[in-house]
Amino acid sequence: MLIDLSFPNSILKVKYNDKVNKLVCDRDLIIEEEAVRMLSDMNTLFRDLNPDFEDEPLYYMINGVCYPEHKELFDNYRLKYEYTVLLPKLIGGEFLKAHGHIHYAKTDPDKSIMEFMEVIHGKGVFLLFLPSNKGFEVIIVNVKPGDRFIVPKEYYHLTINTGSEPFIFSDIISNVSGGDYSLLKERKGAPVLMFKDSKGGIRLDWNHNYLPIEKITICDADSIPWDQPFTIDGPLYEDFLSSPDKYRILANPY
Ligand SMILES: O=P(O)(O)OC[C@H]1O[C@H](O)[C@H](O)[C@@H](O)[C@@H]1O
Repeated sequence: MLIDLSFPNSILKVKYNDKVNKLVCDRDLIIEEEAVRMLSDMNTLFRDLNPDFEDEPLYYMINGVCYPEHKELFDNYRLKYEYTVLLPKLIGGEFLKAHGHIHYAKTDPDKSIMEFMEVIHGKGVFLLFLPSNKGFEVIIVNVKPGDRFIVPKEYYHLTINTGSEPFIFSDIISNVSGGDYSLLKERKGAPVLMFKDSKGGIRLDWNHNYLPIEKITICDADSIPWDQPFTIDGPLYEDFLSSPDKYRILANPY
């Protein structure tokens, strides 16, 4: 199937071929990095996975995407545009998810980075969490295509595909952003695990490696409970092209 990754007013016209898991574009397109996360990269994060599982791809990361004529602008702002494609699968009954991480700045590890997210296709959630004074606080954002928001530096974050099609999102992030995966590795995932229940719905299980979980908030992108340095209405790639200065805040570790 060819999935259109463009919005009606997009300049960037790109499709995703989910048979070969590759971007398709009818003109020259820069792609700086393509990576795939395999089940064997994160099998310990799926609680009920059969120990003698067969390895398989979980999601694809396509980073540094732009038309050649926009490369200089992205480089001048020290930013990059990326796609992430999570396949529609259950792993040990759990909805397929990204590993999850928290950012740090490679140029200044004591500081961190925010990331601008844009949901493009499919059904899924962003799961964010952070330590609180009595344990951990969890925020589950139910998202739909066209939702756009910033993930602040304080939050560990990951995405989960709860649908039957690839869950695809884009982001703009600093070129010097690094990901710290250690807490999720040590504690075998996020504080909340998301399973498909017997009626085809979603069941949330606590990850006992995090207890106590002080608070859990479930919301949609229009009611996220953290401050946004700025918001946008149109496609992310094009908004950056038309007003790049407001994106400086994403390039500067804070
Ligand atoms: O880095 P992971 O935890 O495996 O997550 C996979 C992807 O989702 C993150 O939120 C970022 O948007 C992507 O740059 C990243 O590659």
